Amino acid sequence: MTPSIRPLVAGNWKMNGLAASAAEFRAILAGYDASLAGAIDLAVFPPATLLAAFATAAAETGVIVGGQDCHAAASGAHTGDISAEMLADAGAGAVIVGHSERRTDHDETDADVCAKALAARRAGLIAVICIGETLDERDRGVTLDVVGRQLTGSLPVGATAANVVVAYEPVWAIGTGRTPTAEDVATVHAFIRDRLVHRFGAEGEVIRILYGGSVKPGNAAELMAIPHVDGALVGGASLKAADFLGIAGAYRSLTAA
Ligand SMILES: O=C[C@H](O)COP(=O)(O)O
Repeated sequence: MTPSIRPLVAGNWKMNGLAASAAEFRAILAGYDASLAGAIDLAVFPPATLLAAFATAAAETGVIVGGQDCHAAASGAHTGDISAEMLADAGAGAVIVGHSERRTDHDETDADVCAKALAARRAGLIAVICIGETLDERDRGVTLDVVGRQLTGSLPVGATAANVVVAYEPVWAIGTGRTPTAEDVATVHAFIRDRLVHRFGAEGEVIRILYGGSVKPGNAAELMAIPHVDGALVGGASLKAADFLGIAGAYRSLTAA
């Protein structure tokens, strides 16, 4: 973690969740209120079908509800897409852009991701911008090249800690139960911090850098202890309130230490 940065633990529900999942979300809200509010920030990114209901439930709790993607345009003939303005109108405070599943499934480029991050800013949303290398890229020893290229291409000019969060997610660690070593995470996060400071100056010192990829209650404390790991982007473990709150609790404990 970075001592001066308030951690953010974010749950990406991906294409999971029905109306009945509201009970699980309410348990997350109750857990945050009981022991986490004031120490860390918490965000949940449900599927678009649940966004408005979750945002209503989260009103006044401090928990951020966000979208999982947005179109770069504010409106128009783009069947099936959702604009950042629509997300904000539904109560979102943030949006994930450039998740590796979007980059792979929808051929999104760094330029696409950058345009979406700008759209998020236009709509007053925090953009959680995802970057990370594939297993092949890792094995070829080009992780930092890939991450550096994605950072340059995906982050918009004028990024600040208020409008951008970077999420480093090694693609091979997502949903696999595998995580990089603490040394590997430290190397990549330090590299990202250097690049952020080089490009954005003092603001780059305080832009949050999350780690994502098989974060669980059992490994959260070790990950959080790594310099420049300012929180987590959690997939599978965010679907269960107990697991998600367990991860957030590990971050809260370190903050209190
Ligand atoms: O957005 C979240 C990540 O893709 C991590 O997913 P995971 O925690 O299921 O590995």
